[in-house]
Amino acid sequence: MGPSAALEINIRELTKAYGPVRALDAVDLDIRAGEFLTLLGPSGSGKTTLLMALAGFLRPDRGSIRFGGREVVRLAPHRRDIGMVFQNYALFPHMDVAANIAFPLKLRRVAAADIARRVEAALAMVQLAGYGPRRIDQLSGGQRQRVALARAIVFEPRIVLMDEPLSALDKQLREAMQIEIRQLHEKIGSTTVYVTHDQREALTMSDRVAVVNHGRIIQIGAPRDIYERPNSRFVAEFIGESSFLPVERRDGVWHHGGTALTVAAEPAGTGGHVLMIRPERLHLMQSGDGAGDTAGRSLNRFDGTLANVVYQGDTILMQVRLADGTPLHLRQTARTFGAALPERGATVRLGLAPEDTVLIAEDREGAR
Ligand SMILES: Nc1ncnc2c1ncn2[C@@H]1O[C@H](COP(=O)(O)OP(=O)(O)OP(=O)(O)O)[C@@H](O)[C@H]1O
Repeated sequence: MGPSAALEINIRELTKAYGPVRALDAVDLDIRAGEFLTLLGPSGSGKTTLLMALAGFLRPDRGSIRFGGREVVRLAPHRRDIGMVFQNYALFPHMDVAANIAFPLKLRRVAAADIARRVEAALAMVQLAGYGPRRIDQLSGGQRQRVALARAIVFEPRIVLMDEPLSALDKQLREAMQIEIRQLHEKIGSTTVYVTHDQREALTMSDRVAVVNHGRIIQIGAPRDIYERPNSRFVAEFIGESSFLPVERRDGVWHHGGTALTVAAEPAGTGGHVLMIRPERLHLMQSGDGAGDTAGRSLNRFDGTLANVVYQGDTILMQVRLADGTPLHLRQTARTFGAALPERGATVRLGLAPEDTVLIAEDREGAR
């Protein structure tokens, strides 16, 4: 299937309440044809509810869902032609691998000769060529998940929904499967909606990420936008590590305490702001350093004391306490330091480039 066959999804004012809980709170969302979109959010934020509404297993209280312009909100699940993969595999244990994958084709009354050919092609696509006669209980977790994927895509659905399909797998397999699913998506080109609460998984796999909380979409954007330009403290805290410094604007200049800051861009809106700092963006400056970094840029500087140094293999995490007591995290690749790590209690100076300053509204949007 080429991307041209994929369908756009348009969601308007989708609402579902369970008593006082708004699982979906008037959600508007447009998913492009052929896009890999991930719904990311904490437990109970409404991700599964939204996916179930797309699949047709859940009738919303109100709102509209269109697939390629066609209203489907009242359409039964089997008439939506969606491929689905859920976390607990739900393969048929009494059938072999080939029969599991053939199942959606039989439902659609595909001719037997075609079924055999398409099952083989789907198996090859998920790197399980030759596994057709195996029983499900003779497969590893990762292989079962691949069978579930093959079954979801064998009938060339124009929309694929996946709900935490990798959560039962160990870390290594999960990371390998993330790349595989992404590559499979590029081959088959269907519009894919993926649910996870794992932020790294979302950043790894997606064209765009929709951050969900309390039944609402807090921010939607490419992984890099979401990580580097979070629109709220909630998103900044949920994705990646960050420290927050209190700041105030005096005489047209942002300050942290007595220190004037050079910022790359003024934040939108008024009200209280904080300076968000990603730990890997901070430079540990040496005592002989001037005001700039190696590229000669002038850096914002912060002085403090090392409260803790944690060796974590690939990186070293340093917990710094600024003079006013504000904690700040700094992360550097371990090889930066050679044999000697900086010692706890040492006085340190940290540098932050203006383009790495992100001012975000203090209001805890979505965190209510
Ligand atoms: N059948 C139900 N009856 C009552 N409340 C429900 C029901 N299904 C979901 N909820 C509530 O709706 C909200 C959203 O649930 P949902 O399962 O969509 O969250 P989620 O983001 O998928 O969470 P998780 O990551 O834990 O799976 C939660 O507060 C949940 O308790």
